[in-house]
Amino acid sequence: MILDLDIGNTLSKWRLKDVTSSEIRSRGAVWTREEWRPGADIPDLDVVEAVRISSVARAAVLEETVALLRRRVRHVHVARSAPEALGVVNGYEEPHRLGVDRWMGALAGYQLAGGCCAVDCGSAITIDFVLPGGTHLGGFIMPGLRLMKESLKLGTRNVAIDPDSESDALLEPGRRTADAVNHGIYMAAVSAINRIYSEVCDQQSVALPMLLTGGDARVVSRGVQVPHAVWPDMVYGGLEACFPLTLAERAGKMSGAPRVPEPVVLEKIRAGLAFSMLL
Ligand SMILES: Nc1ncnc2c1ncn2[C@@H]1O[C@H](COP(=O)(O)OP(=O)(O)OP(=O)(O)O)[C@@H](O)[C@H]1O
Ligand SMILES: CC(C)(CO)[C@@H](O)C(=O)NCCC(=O)O
Ligand SMILES: [K+]
Repeated sequence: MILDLDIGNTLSKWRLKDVTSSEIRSRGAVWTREEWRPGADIPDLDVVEAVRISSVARAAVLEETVALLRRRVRHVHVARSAPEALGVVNGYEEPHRLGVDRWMGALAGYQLAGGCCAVDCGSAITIDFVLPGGTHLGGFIMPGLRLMKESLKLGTRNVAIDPDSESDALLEPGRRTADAVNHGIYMAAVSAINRIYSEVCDQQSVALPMLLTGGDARVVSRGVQVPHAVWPDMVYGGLEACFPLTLAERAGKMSGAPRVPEPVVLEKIRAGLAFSMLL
């Protein structure tokens, strides 16, 4: 088995992938704790022959995790942001400072779709752009839905956005605190994503396919007007592309990759942008 680990600020996500069949056998998540340790809530390491890790937690968390895994597993691959990989040139002035989860998402998106807009809705919401040809432009970082809500300190922390609510309902003014907050932060997130996408496509004169991942991807997806696909395993896709271990991976296949969404034509994106600026 291959153990893939995506250590985020809030949650450490894992999945077990069968080396022979390339099938995903199990998955789970544990809190990213100060002292994260494989324990009862993560898979049995005896069946694991290789680990691939993307981590944006504190360096000490990664070091401890790697030290511990190396004692039990023969191959431990740790992803790092690099100036260039798999045809993508990192847009950061200091490439190693780009969050490796963003780098994995950008690489996966590029491998799947060529140029892309990769959006990760986690503790933070990040929006990264890669042009056809592989130039990564850099991106945008904003607080995620949960952080925005917590920062208001209005006691609505545990009143979640109903993931089944119609996005139209979320556009209505809230008539109690929880709704006002939920509708407010939801609008902040989706309108920023819509606008940023249009601005950058306009600047670069290219309509890019958008890919969405992260814990809040499904609910955010409902409000994003730009044609897009949700790809829960996008960060893992970057790990597969960087460290291909199975036959399917060596052939360039990434598990759970969606169909590439067809972007609307640039003229429409520009018309939408011009209209929103008139308002
Ligand atoms: N069980 C859960 N625990 C915490 N957050 C959850 C849970 N289920 C869904 N979420 C949502 O997922 C978001 C966290 O997403 P994700 O797991 O992608 O975060 P993360 O990877 O730790 O964040 P980041 O990559 O920005 O560090 C939160 O904003 C929250 O709204
Ligand atoms: C922005 C987050 C927290 C998103 O998970 C992560 O990618 C990170 O810590 N990045 C480092 C800063 C940067 O990407 O510019
Ligand atoms: K993430």
